[in-house]
Amino acid sequence: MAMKRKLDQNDEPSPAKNAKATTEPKPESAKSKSKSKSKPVATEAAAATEVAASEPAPAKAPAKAAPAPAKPAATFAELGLDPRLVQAVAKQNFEKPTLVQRRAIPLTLDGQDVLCKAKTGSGKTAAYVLPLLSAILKRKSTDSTPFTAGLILVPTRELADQVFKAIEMFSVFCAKDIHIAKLTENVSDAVQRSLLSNVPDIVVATPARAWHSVNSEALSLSKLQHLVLDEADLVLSYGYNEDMENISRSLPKGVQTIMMSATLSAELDALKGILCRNPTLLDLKEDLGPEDEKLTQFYVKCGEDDKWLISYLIFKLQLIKGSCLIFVADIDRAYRLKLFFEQFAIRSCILNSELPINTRIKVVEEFNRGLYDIIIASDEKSEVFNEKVGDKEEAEAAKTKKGPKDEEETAATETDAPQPKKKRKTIKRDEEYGVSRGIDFKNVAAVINFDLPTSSSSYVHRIGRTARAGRAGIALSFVIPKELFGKHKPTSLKSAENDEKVLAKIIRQQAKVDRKVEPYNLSQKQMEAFRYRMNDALRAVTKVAIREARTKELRQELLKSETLKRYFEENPAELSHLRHDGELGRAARQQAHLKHVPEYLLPKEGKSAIAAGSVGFVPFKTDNGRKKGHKKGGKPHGRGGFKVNGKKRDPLKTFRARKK
Ligand SMILES: Nc1ncnc2c1ncn2[C@@H]1O[C@H](COP(=O)(O)OP(=O)(O)OP(=O)(O)O)[C@@H](O)[C@H]1O
Repeated sequence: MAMKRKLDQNDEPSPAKNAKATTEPKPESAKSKSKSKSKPVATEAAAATEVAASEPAPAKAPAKAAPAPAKPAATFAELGLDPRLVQAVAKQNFEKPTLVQRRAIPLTLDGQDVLCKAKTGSGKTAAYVLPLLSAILKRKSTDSTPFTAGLILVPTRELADQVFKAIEMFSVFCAKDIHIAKLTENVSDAVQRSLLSNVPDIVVATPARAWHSVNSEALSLSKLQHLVLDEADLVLSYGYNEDMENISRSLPKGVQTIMMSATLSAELDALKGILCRNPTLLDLKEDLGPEDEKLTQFYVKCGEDDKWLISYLIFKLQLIKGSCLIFVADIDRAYRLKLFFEQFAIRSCILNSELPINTRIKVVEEFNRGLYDIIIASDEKSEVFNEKVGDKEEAEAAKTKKGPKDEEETAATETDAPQPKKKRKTIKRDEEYGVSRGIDFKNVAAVINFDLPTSSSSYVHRIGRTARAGRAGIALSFVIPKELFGKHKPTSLKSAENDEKVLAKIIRQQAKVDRKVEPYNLSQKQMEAFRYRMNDALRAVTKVAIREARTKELRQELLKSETLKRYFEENPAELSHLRHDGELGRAARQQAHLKHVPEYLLPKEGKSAIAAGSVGFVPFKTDNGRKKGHKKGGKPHGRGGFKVNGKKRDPLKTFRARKK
């Protein structure tokens, strides 16, 4: 990317910086440079390491590493935030600031440019939203001139929605003083203009939407004070170049820039000098002992068809308990897995770029409310991202995988009929879709890489959907050994040819942060008894069935999101029934006998004999500390049922499902 906007040291300091210098107490970081060995928060047991980037920022100002504060703030109140924000944080039951919040908030309040790398789920959103709000509130207390002071750029619409909600949440006690706008919908210029006409203090947008608004003069950045790039490496990479270039040219001098990500790439190093003045680098590593590590990572080396067998066993025998997020390589594969699961009465729902944005957001919300247990997500965004920024080897692997012909071939069984190709092309994918980046799935017990991603950074973001905010979680990845690649044509996936190389990278990268990725041993012998059932189910899920399921769901969702939107807003339970009712099941041949596991198939020692290790059980707790599916002092009621009109309902077992 060749962005032209360069700031030199003569740039005026941002207003936030001025304000800081005059009225706020000096942040802890500035008071002392000596390192403390104290561990302020027991759960975090955190120690920060600051690493200066190899490249200096342009124009004489070298990038600087942030000194570790001698006495880090232990509470939100000590961070110097507006009291109304501290109150809002307390309302969220955030007891203490996380490491990234303790380190980034004082720097941001001080008006500094910050480049921050902190692990997934560590609370980066609050780390930039809170000081941003605080600075705006402070300025508005003396100067009420309306202008857009903050622009938050995110790579996907899902993330924009999430950040927007986070700002609403944190500004709950100062809502009348803070106006926010989210620019992600494909709305007409007129609607957009009216959205921006009351001059929001903060705009959350994808780069494309932000530039569109600036270009059409609906949004003015002439007085902008703070620019935030969440998932900065992605925002500054593929697909956004032109928009970012244009936006950077529209920025006034002295804008404070905050960049956040769990993975900072070489691109970011190069670009930080263009958007930042003299950035402070925060490379934060939660220094946990092995006993504190809440994420357990496993891989299974297996044949191509074994993935399906093991997944069937894991979910049918509930070897992993709690909510799961399954990542697959593409949309067809997601529907294939869903239909395969339906053969065994295992309910799941789908997330992909074809679904309308409202549906996607709703799926995440419902999952977070515990309405269902399994999401199958096609991680298209990160795959494309890898093509652009990954190393050559990875890029090639991803490209090979993307070939439409291969996609066709791998998604079909030998019994499939020829397919009309026209329809496929008419389905529009959302370029601004993404689930592995930044989305705050709550209480995910396990992330399963059904298809291994093609890069280690994509792996980091995917597994980062579990073990968030100090919770426990497991990540399980299927890896196809080279010698088994291409041996089961119907389920073969091109990118899997490089699985072992990618795994080696992942293991190396995780070792750098003191994490292990260990083999997950399954008893091959015990699994064999289930193989014929797996094959039966796989055969039923033909290419025709996949295609039908895909278009059917799309049609349904479009119908819901447009005509019936208001009705379903008033009757959310009905929507959930419709969506997760196994309606796709009609697409594939149904085989009633597969829905149950006969006793004789199970090993004498019980289902635990299949999973050799102790990985099988992931205790899963809800926010209030109770195990999911357990009433307080009562009996468990299965898969997380919920109450509708006083009656317990399981969204995954509705009248339609029972009819089968
Ligand atoms: N101080 C805190 N105390 C308790 N929970 C917190 C705190 N800060 C953030 N959280 C919660 O932690 C979760 C993860 O936060 P957030 O989404 O900001 O992480 P992130 O670092 O941006 O992750 P990612 O890299 O995946 O984008 C959220 O559910 C958030 O509400």
